[in-house]
Amino acid sequence: HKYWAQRNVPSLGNTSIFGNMENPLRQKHGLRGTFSNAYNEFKKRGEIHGGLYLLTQPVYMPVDHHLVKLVLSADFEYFQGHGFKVDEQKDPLLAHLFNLDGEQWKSIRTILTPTFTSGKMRIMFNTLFECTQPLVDHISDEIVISQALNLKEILSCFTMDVIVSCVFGLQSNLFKNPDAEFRKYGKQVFAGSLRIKLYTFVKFVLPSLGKLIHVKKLSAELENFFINLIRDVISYRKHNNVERKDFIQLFMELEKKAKANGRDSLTVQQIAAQSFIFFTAGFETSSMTMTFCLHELSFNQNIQDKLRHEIKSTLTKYNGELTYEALMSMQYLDLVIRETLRKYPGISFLVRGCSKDYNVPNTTVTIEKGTKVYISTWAIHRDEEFYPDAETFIPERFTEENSKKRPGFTFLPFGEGPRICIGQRFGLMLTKTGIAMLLNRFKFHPIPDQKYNLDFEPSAVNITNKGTLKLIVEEI
Ligand code: HEM
Repeated sequence: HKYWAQRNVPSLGNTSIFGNMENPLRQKHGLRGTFSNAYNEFKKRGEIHGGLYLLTQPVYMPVDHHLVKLVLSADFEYFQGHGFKVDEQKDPLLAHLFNLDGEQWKSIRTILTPTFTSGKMRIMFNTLFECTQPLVDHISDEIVISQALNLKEILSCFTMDVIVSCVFGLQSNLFKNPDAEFRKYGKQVFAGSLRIKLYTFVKFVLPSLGKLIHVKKLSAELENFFINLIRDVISYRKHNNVERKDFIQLFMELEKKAKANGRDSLTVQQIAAQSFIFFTAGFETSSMTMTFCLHELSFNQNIQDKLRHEIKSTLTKYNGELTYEALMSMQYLDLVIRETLRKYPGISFLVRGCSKDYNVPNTTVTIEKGTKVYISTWAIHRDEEFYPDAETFIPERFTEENSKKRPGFTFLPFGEGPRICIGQRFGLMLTKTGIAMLLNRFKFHPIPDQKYNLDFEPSAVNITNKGTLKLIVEEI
């Protein structure tokens, strides 16, 4: 715990045997709290950056937004990757975009980028939209029995239906078939099982242990399920000349183009790995964004009414139909979703691995190759300098005029720079569609005793509240 002092980098006092972390066995705020406290402390002291310790691992934190910009964008060549190593042979499904580095990352990112253009999103919109009817029907049926509904659970079923349909080209129909295999495997990845907790701990906190023992994140059963599924879907479509507006179709078109140009295309295993990250990166982030949005709207009835007014008047303009164009024209909806992502960024921090020694400009500090760099999205989004009255939900913060008043790199729900979330357009389209369809049909209120300030799962990297999230739902 002398590493940073020896390098003239400000650090925090009070290090314990856990470094600056809470006791991992009794944590209340997890890494979200660790990074957010560090940011607030460095900022209070007027520091542009600081160093902290995860157990004994020294990690670096830029605080000043100019430095954040250098790390994420301008000096990207020093901070290209997320700093995770994967062994493709041992963990085939983990060799996906998020985990890849260097040339391998660049080549897959270049191949995948054309699948997320606004033109491709427009094509996929109908496939997504088909999943909204079961959602609305389910809620209509359920409120006859009880008006207090667990929206967190309902929106997770909806999001999984959308992702399974748009990414894997299948219908999971979780409202009718709650025990579908996707749900079972989804729970293995997201539900904070011991395996996932251990994996997360080793990846973020004890990477040196990860070099000695191989901690497997995914069970062999889950790996086989996803790889065989992709193989079967592709083979079925090829043999039966089936075309569908989804990512599998886009992957198959990429393969055709690559063959025509004599280039290598993605293997089935590579497609399965990319589909798997779309599933994991897109699922909880999108479903929790909708859940938190409804939570805020239920406590802010004036904002809910204003948004509903925009949705209904837009639908009238488009003959009662929610089209891609109608959705994209809803400006207030855009502000509401952005404000939701400010207060509840899907992931509370960004991570980069330093790939070669980096001299922090205008200082004598060198960040050594191999050092992990953490940026606290959570704390930046609650920094009163950029977001006065930060705990209050104010969508107008994101009007064009108000956004221009803030410096760049202070709104980071999707990350920034070349490694910005590739699925951003899809995630926004999905969350906006869900919210628009729900507000058009239902009113939402908090259940009695519901606290406005939520408690969050400490061990999760994604932001998710503890337990359920129930709201009173009333059909209009
Ligand atoms: C509201 C929804 C979403 C949020 C808040 C979100 C957030 C993020 C964040 C913070 C990152 C890390 C960026 C960085 O390191 O700078 C990321 C990366 C990524 N996201 Fe998303 N995401 C969302 C939806 C999606 C969806 C729907 C997909 C896929 C269909 C997706 C696929 C990915 C992938 C593949 C990466 C890794 C990109 C790379 O390293 O090149 N995300 N996302």
